[in-house]
Amino acid sequence: MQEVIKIEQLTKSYGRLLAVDNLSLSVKSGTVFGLLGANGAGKSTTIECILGTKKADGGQISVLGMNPHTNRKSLFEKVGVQFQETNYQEQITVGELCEVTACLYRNAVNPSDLLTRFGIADKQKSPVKDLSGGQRQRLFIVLALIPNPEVVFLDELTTGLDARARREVWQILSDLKEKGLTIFLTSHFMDEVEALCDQICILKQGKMVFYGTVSEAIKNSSCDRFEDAYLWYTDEEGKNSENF
Ligand SMILES: Nc1ncnc2c1ncn2[C@@H]1O[C@H](COP(=O)(O)OP(=O)(O)OP(=O)(O)O)[C@@H](O)[C@H]1O
Repeated sequence: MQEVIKIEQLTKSYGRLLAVDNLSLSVKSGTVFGLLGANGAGKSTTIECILGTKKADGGQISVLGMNPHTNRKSLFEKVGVQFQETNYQEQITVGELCEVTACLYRNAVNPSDLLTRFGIADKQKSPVKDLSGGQRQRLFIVLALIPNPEVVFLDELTTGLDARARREVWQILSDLKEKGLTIFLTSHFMDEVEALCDQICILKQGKMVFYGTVSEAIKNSSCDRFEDAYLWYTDEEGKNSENF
């Protein structure tokens, strides 16, 4: 299976704060990879370094065989990104924002189909600012998928979505994975991670404390449930991370 993302010894500091510490991981084509960790663990910083929007202090990053800094234009066409907040004109509607986004890409898919799949087709004429939190979150996933990307980055995937919408998003992503999409996500919901992720990496203060599958995470901990195992790996005393 082809390697879509490869990170070797990534390091990034902000002043004296080491936000990502010597992180290495790889993501295979057509799989879902979950980057987990408490608030401030270094997930967004890692994603921004992978995307080339932040410059790493050290290490190697390759996405679809390309360097995110030097091949930015080629990667732009093949990578989708879900933003938590986007700058857009005050009065822009959902339909207009989707159209503007689609214009940026050569292989863009029809936004109407995506809006229908994500249950917000009836909002096409609504200003984006009038959407509810969950509707906005779904719109941002739609925007990430408009380029028809080979790999998509979804940061805090379903934060703000109701229970049914979460299940629907999981199903859509599973279908897209079956069609070959590679998905790199962050999430604070362990049921979501269990439902979607083939491989996970747990970060604690910028350092990897677990890398493998969900079942391996449970097996290598002293817990029976994944959420308990996750908390065990990320505990504050540091007593469980000595093996990594
Ligand atoms: N631009 C910045 N300048 C200084 N410190 C920063 C900056 N961006 C992030 N940090 C710090 O780096 C650390 C990692 O932050 P990061 O946003 O990567 O964490 P995260 O795992 O994505 O957190 P969350 O789950 O809250 O989104 C945190 O301690 C944060 O305060």
